Amino acid sequence: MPSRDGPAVEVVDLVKRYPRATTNAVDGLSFTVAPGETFGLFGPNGAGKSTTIGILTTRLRATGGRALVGGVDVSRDPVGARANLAVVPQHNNLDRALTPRQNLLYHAAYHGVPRAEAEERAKVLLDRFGLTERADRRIEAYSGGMAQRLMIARAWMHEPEVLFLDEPTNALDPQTRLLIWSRIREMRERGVSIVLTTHQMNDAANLVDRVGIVDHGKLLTLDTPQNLVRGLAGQAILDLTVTPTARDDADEVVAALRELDGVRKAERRPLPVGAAGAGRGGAGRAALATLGPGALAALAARARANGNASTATLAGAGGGRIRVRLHLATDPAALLGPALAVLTGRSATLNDIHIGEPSLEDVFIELTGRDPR
Ligand SMILES: Nc1ncnc2c1ncn2[C@@H]1O[C@H](COP(=O)(O)OP(=O)(O)OP(=O)(O)O)[C@@H](O)[C@H]1O
Repeated sequence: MPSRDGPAVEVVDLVKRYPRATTNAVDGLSFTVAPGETFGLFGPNGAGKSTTIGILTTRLRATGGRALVGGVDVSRDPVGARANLAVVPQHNNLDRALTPRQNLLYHAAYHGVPRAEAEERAKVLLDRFGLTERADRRIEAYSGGMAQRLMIARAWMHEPEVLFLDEPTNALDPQTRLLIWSRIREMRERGVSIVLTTHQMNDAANLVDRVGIVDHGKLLTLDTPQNLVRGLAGQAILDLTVTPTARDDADEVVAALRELDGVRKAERRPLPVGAAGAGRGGAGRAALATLGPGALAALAARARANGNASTATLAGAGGGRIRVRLHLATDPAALLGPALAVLTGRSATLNDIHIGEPSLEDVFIELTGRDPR
C-alpha cells in the first residue's frame, strides 16, 4: 500500500440533496478512516450510505462539505481520487460484452497496470474467487453470487489504497457470503483501507475496526464494535425460551419477568430457527453460553429448595413457546434463580436459557428503532 500521511478517507460536513428532494439524503456527515482501517457504515434503508459512497467514489457530486480519498478531494480532482480507490457497487455493473477475464484486464488497463502484470493478477484473482473455470465464458451465464465475486476481484486489480464495498454480501447464499468475508479479511490484512456498508452487521462485527451508524443522513454514533456494545445500557442478556400454560398470557409472563430486580428491559423475541427441539440453543452470535437440560434441572432443584415447590417443568414441552429477552443491569447468573422462581410460580415450562451479550445489531436497533423504513 502507498505510504502517505493523513487519513485514507476524510469526510467533513458532507451534504447531498437530490434534485426536487425536500430533505438532505446526506446531512452534515463527518468521519475519517485511518490508513489500513476497516470502517463499517451502517444504517437502515434510505439512511444515506450509498449516497455517501457515491460521492466518495465520484459517481455523485456533493451539495456541500468536503470528501477526500487518499488525500485527494473528490470534487476538485475526481480522476486523481479514482486512482486511489476501487468500488464494488450495490448493483452489477460488469461489462456484459466482455468475458470475466476481459472485465478484469479492461479495468487494469484503465488504471495503467502493465499488461503482463495484469494478466498474472487476473489469473490469481480468478482462482482466489473460484472463477477460473468460467473465466472465458460470457457473463450472462453468471449467477448473482458469481457476479459479486467478479466485481470484488475486479476492484482488486489495480490494488487501490481504499476499497469501497456497498453491501458486498447482499442476497448471497451462505457459502458465497463466507468466501467474500474471508477475501475481504485478506485484503484488510494486506493493509488496504476499507469502507463497507452492510445489513449483515453481526457478520461484519469481527471484521470492522470502527462503525459509524447513520440515519436520515446524520451520524448517530461512531466507535469500535466493542465500545458500542459495551455502551448499551444493560450489559448482559438473558434469553429464556418459555412455554406458558394454556391459561396463562404470554405478555403477562414477560411483564412478571420485567419486574425482577436487575432487569432493565424485557421483550419478546422471535423464536430461533430449530427452537421446536427441546433444549435447543440458538440466540445467534450474541450467545456466550447455553445451559443444557442438566444445568436447568439443577436450577429447578435450587428453586424448589428455596420454597418454590410448584410445577415448573424443564424442556420438552410442545407448542406455545415464546422467547423472552431480559436486558440486565446485573450479573445474569444472579437472575437465573429469581427468573426460574417466577416461571415456577406460573407453572410455566422453561425450555432453554441463553446467557449472552448484546450484539452490534442490538446497538443498531436501540439507536435506529424497530420500525422498517
Ligand atoms: N437518485 C436519487 N434521486 C432522489 N433521491 C434519491 C436518489 N437516490 C437515493 N435517494 C434518496 O436518498 C436517501 C438516501 O438513499 P441511499 O440510497 O443513500 O440510502 P442507503 O442508506 O444506501 O439505503 P439502502 O440500505 O436501502 O441501500 C433516500 O431517502 C433515498 O430515497
